[in-house]
Amino acid sequence: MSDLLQVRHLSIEYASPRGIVKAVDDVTFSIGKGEIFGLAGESGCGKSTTAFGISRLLRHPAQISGGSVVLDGQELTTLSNDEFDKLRWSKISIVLQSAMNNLNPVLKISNQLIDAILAHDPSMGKEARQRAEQLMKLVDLPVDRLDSYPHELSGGMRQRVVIAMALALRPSLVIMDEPTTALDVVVQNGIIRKIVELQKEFGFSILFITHDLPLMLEMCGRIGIMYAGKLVEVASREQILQKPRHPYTQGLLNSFPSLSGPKQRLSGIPGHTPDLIRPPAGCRFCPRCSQAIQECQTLPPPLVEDAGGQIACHLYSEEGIAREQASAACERS
Ligand SMILES: Nc1ncnc2c1ncn2[C@@H]1O[C@H](COP(=O)(O)OP(=O)(O)OP(=O)(O)O)[C@@H](O)[C@H]1O
Repeated sequence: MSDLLQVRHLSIEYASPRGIVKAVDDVTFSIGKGEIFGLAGESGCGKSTTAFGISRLLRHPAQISGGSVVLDGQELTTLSNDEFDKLRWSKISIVLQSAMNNLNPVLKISNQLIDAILAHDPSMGKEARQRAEQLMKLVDLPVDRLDSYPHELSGGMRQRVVIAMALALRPSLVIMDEPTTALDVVVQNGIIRKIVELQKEFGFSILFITHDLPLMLEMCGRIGIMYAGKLVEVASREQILQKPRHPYTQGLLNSFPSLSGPKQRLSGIPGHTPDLIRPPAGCRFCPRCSQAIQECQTLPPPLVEDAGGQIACHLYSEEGIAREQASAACERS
């Protein structure tokens, strides 16, 4: 699968009265064409900031302090706002948690969909209304709801409108940041099924962000796990389910009940996420890690690529593996 999106060494900071918040620190990952890639991690680990950085939605006091974002061969971080606006909706679109953040409350749905279509293709004229009707059908909404205002629709219907808008210009990448979190479970299931169906039909890539790890494991082919602004592991769904490597990934999985298999006590992760203004000198997860070794306290582990994906943990460095083997041999003798 060839890459659609390449995020390389992306760093994003917020200036705050207490100091610089290193919200996203040297994050590297890629998303293939037609792939659903998930970004998971505890609240505050930098998932939304990463998504906003990619889609040029960061607002003051946030700024990209380093790295690059390449979409379909084009560097995004150096584009002017006007140049980026030409790509918005047509190449990259975003669905946020609350539909009200995507929709204008004083405009009818028809105007919002038609405006989005005409902004990129003014030549469509009256055909834009037909296109808006097709989009409503695509997300299983009655066409007459085009003439409603956002507040006249249920939360689930509004989120379907936002998905229709996001797909209006057939973008190659759709970022979904907690697209169903505000909805009840039944409505959430319907919308997730629709997203997967549309993705299969049109083949766009998705960067899917959620707190809900079980949902992510159902939807995404590959998953990146973030901790305190760092990407600590990237692996396939199967690998994460069967052999999670990073101690944080293991802890995260143990924090959710499994729907299948025997009942297990949830262990969770003791302690708190670190202050991102003064993060720990070594591995940011070290103070909470039951498997930490000496280097973890002083050396930040680099994110390295290997057969299992990407991992940032001293336990998986060549020295770490050799040391583990040596101490196991010592214990045996
Ligand atoms: N305007 C701001 N000023 C200072 N720090 C901020 C600001 N917005 C976010 N942050 C910090 O940046 C870090 C990353 O936040 P972000 O919202 O990206 O995390 P997240 O993983 O998406 O969290 P959640 O799952 O709760 O949405 C957090 O520590 C947060 O406190």
